[in-house]
Amino acid sequence: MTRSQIEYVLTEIRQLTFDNPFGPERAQRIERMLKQLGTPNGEAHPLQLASANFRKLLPWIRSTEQALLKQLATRPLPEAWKDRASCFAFFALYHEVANALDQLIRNRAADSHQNRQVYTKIQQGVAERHRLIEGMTDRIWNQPEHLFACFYQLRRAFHHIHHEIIGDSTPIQRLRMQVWESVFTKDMMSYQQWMYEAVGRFPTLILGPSGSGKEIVARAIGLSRFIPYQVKAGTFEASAPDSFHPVNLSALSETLIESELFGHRKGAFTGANQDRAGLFASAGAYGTVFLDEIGDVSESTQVKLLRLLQSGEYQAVGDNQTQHYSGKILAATHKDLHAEMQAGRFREDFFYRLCGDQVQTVSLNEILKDRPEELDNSVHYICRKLFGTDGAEQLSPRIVSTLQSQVPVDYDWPGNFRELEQAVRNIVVRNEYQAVRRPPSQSPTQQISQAYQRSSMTMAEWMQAYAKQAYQQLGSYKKAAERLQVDQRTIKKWVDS
Ligand SMILES: Nc1ncnc2c1ncn2[C@@H]1O[C@H](COP(=O)(O)OP(=O)(O)OP(=O)(O)O)[C@@H](O)[C@H]1O
Repeated sequence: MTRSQIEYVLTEIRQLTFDNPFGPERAQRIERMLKQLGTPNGEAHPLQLASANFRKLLPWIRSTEQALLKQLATRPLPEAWKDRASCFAFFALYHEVANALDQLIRNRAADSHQNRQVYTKIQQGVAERHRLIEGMTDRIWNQPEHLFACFYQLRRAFHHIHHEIIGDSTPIQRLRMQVWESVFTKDMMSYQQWMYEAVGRFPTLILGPSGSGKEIVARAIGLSRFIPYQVKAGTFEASAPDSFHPVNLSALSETLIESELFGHRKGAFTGANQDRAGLFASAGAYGTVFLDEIGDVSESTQVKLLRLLQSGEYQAVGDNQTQHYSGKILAATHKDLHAEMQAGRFREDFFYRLCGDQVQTVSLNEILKDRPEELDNSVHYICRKLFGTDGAEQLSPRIVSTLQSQVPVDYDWPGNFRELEQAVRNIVVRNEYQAVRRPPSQSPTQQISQAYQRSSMTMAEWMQAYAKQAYQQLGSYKKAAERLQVDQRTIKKWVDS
C-alpha cells in the first residue's frame, strides 16, 4: 500500500471508530472507503454480526495494518499519525475479537475459562500492536482488563440495540442512534477513558405512548452498561445478562412498591414474615432498576426515590438503617409529565432528577407513515417471536394481507405494537381483526365548550368536567375547592369519578 493510502485509511478509520454504528454516516463512510480502495484481495472476514460492505472493508484493515507495521520496522511513525494509529489499533483489535465476544454474549452464564481466553487474545493483540500504540499513556492501552471491559460493553450494546429495537423506518433508526448515545454519549473517546462510571449511573427517563417499546429500550440500555473485568477471578464484576431489574409500579399497592424496591424487615407490615432484600439491593452497583409507569407513583414514593437519586440513600420498610444504591435507574411513563407537574401530581424536583437523559419512543402510526412496508416487518417479527422462523415465513404474508383488507388505511394504531401483537393473535385464531376507532381526543376545554353550545351534558357530567378542569389548572384539590367554593372532598369525588 502507498503512504497516501495508509494515511487515508487511518483518517477514515479514526472517524469510523467513533461514528454512531446506527447512524447513516457510518454506512456512507464505509461505502465511500470501498469505492476509494476497491475490492480487497484478502478472504472475506468471518465477522457474523456485520453488513456485507463492512465485511468487505475488514481485509483492508488487515492489509493496512501489515503495511503500517512493516513501514514502522524501519522508521518511526510520523508524530501527526500517532493518535490515528492508536485508534486504528483499537478498531482492528476489536474486530479481531468480535466473534469471540459474541460467543460470550450468547453463552449467558459466566464462564471464567472462556473469559480468560478472550482476555489472553486481547493481551496478545495489544503486544502485537505495541509499535502502533507507542507513547499512548491512557488506561485503554495500559490496562488490558479495561480494554476487555470496553470491548465487551461495545459488543453487548451493539447486540442488544440491533436485536431488540426492530425496524428500518427513519424514526426507528433515529431511536437506535439515540439509545446508543444514551449509553456512550456523543464523545465515545472520553466515555471510554474516564466517563464510563459516572455516565453509567445517570438516570434516564423513557417517554412515549403505551405499547411503543419503552421496556425494550430500557432493556437495551440496561444490558449495555460498562462492567469492569477482574483479571484474577476471570469474571466480570456483575453478570451482564442478570443486571436488568424491571418493576411495573402501576401493578403494585403503595406498601408493596416500597417493599419491592427498598426491601422490608420481618414484621414491618402484615404478611412480612421474614426479611426481604429489595430490587435496589439485588441490582448492585453495575445493575439497572427499571421503574415502569413512574407517572403513577404517589408523592410519598416520589420523595423516597428522590432521596435515593440525590444521595443514593434509602431505608427498607420497617428498618432505620440507611443503605446505599449506586447502580443505574431507568424510568418510563406514557403520561405527559409536564401536565402531571402542572396538576401537582408529579414533583418537579423528582422530574429533573430523573432525566439525566431522555429517550422518546415512537408510535406505530409514525413508523407506518414514514415507511408503510414496516407493517410486513413488524408482523414477521411478532410471528417469529410467537411461532419461530418457519412459522413466521408461513404465517406473516397471510396475516399482512388480512390486516390490509380489514383495517382502514388511515387507522392510527392507538395501542401501538401491543395492539398489533393482539391483531396478529386474533387473525391466527379467528382470521379477523376488528380495529376500534377512537374519537379524536379533545382537551377538557374543547369538550366543555362543545357541550355548552349543544347543551349535551347532564348536570352531574357538567360538574365533574368543570371540577376536573379546575383541578388540572390549579394543581391541587385544596386550591380547586377554594376557587369553586365547595368542600375539598366533593372536588376529589368529582375528579376521581
Ligand atoms: N419496534 C418494535 N417492533 C416490534 N415489536 C415491538 C417493537 N417495540 C415494541 N414491540 C413489542 O410491543 C410490545 C410492547 O412493548 P413494551 O412493553 O416495551 O411497550 P411499553 O411502551 O413499555 O408499553 P407500556 O407503556 O404499556 O408499558 C412488546 O411485546 C414488544 O415486544
